[in-house]
Amino acid sequence: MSDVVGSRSKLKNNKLKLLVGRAKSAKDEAKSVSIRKQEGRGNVKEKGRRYKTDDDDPSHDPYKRETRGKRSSSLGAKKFASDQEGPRKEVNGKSHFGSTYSSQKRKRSYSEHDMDGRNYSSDHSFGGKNTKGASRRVKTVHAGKSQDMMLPIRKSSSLKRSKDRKYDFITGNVRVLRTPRLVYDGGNYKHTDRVDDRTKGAGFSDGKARSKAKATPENRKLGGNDGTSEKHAKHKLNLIKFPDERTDRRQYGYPDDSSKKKASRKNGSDDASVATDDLPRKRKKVFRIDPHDISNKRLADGIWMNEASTEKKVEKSIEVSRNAQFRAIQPSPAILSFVEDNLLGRRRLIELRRSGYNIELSAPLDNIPFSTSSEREKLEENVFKNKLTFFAAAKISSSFPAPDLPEIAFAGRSNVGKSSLLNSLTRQWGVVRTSDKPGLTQTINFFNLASKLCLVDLPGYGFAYAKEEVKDAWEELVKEYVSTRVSLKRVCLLIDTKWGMKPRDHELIDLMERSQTKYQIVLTKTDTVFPIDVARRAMQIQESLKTNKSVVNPMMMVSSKSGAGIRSLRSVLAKIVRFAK
Ligand SMILES: Nc1nc2c(ncn2[C@@H]2O[C@H](COP(=O)(O)OP(=O)(O)OP(=O)(O)O)[C@@H](O)[C@H]2O)c(=O)[nH]1
Ligand SMILES: [Mg+2]
Repeated sequence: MSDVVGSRSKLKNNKLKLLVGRAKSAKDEAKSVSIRKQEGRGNVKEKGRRYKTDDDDPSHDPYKRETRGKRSSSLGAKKFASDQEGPRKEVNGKSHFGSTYSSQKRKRSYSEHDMDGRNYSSDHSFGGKNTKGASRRVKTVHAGKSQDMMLPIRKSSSLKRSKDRKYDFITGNVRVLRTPRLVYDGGNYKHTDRVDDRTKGAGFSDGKARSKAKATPENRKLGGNDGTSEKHAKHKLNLIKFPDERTDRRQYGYPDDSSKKKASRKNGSDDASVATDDLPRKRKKVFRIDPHDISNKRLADGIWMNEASTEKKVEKSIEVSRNAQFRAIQPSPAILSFVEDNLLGRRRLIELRRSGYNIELSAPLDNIPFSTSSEREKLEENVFKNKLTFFAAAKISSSFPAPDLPEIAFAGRSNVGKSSLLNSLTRQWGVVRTSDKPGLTQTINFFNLASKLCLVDLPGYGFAYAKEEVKDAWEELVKEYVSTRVSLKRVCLLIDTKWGMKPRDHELIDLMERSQTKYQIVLTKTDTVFPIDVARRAMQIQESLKTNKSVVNPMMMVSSKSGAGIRSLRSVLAKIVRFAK
């Protein structure tokens, strides 16, 4: 570290000599030529200030500089670069431009070869007008030894460029973090074999030339050389080590670097920033794109999208057709009048109040303001005024209680409202546990009603928050109970008015048909749909069960929440008790 700092300070103290000479434009070139013409006549005074230092003696150092160009900060040393700015200096001496900032006491020297290899001032040597490939001579002192080296410089001295180089102050070498260029070759990108003067000639740590330059006719023309690129590379390397032998980039047949770069950018290739030392070269991933495809979509995505969208469309069309079919149902006048009489369907509370119901009570429509029932019916319904008591639960058929009482079972899908209906029938809220989570009732629960009737709450089937094997066990138990229980007088098969019948419902119906178990359809949650839809659902189910023999009519429609249709259901079930005696 101290070596590095020491080196830097020494560089500041005029120990660094840059070989920078550039003709940025034709104007510069012309000026250079005019200067060369006057070489024999002595000094040429240029417009602008002259800066002179104690080192500004051509005899002292043959390299002078011309400071018209932009900054060059290839080494990342801004101070060095700043020296290159300023007005043109007086040209003195035979073949030199000479100027330095006396204030900074720093000396730079510029020199160049002409196309014939002659040495003349101003560094047109590397690239001529294009100075991106130019080099500069740097004199450093390291470990007491003076060492000169050729460093590449650029026209643009941006930091971006300087990032590509790393100057090792200890070894005196320059590492260029730049990879060989990728060239598109009939579908594939390949690394070119070109010699990058900045990488080859800049003194790598291993000191070896890495690749060979191709001697193109253009190169030969430019360089006026025999075109053996290996030789050039070696020569370049030697220039770094032995800086007295200065050279011209074009002289050795290297094509213009910047123009190559521009061309490669146009072709779409890009440089990968890999140190060219010992690291393996990375290959860029190449995506082949159909030039005629302007959709900007990947093929796989398109297929996936298409499949998904078609599936969705089919599902949607089926759903639409189902809904359309449902809307097309024309309920019979009998069903419509039943719905209206029992205030089934979604109703406004204000409407219920106007009808004489107390909406402050739970299930207000079961709170009869004036009874239209006959005395006999009232007595029969009274059975549901008795206390409901739980007396048995069965997970397996062997746990069933003795079939002493007539039984009415409530079956249906999970969450359809079975347990709630038991509560609303007896108006004893909370005796049977309910939940908005499907699958709460997991055993067959037996409830006694005044030792006259047994109400049975069955576990639901279909979707439930339970393991599949557990649900399968419930279903088997229900099927067994429904098909074999001798005391079972009626199964109330509950169907959600909103969703209608599902395949599992049909399965149970088929079973009951086979076992000749009497069942009655009860539409639940009628308060969730419009009255007309209640009637449509009733009509739809009635139609589908037209040919069934064990089904008991009429179909019941209830709402445990509003209490609508509960009284009618009570009347129907009370008759079972009566006839069972
Ligand atoms: N809106 C409305 N909700 C109801 C009605 N009946 C029941 N519910 C609600 O439906 C949900 C399920 O009721 P449950 O009586 O537990 O249904 P279940 O059929 O016994 O369900 P499982 O025991 O899981 O098979 C509860 O949140 C009830 O509040 C009704 O008539 N209308
Ligand atoms: Mg339940």
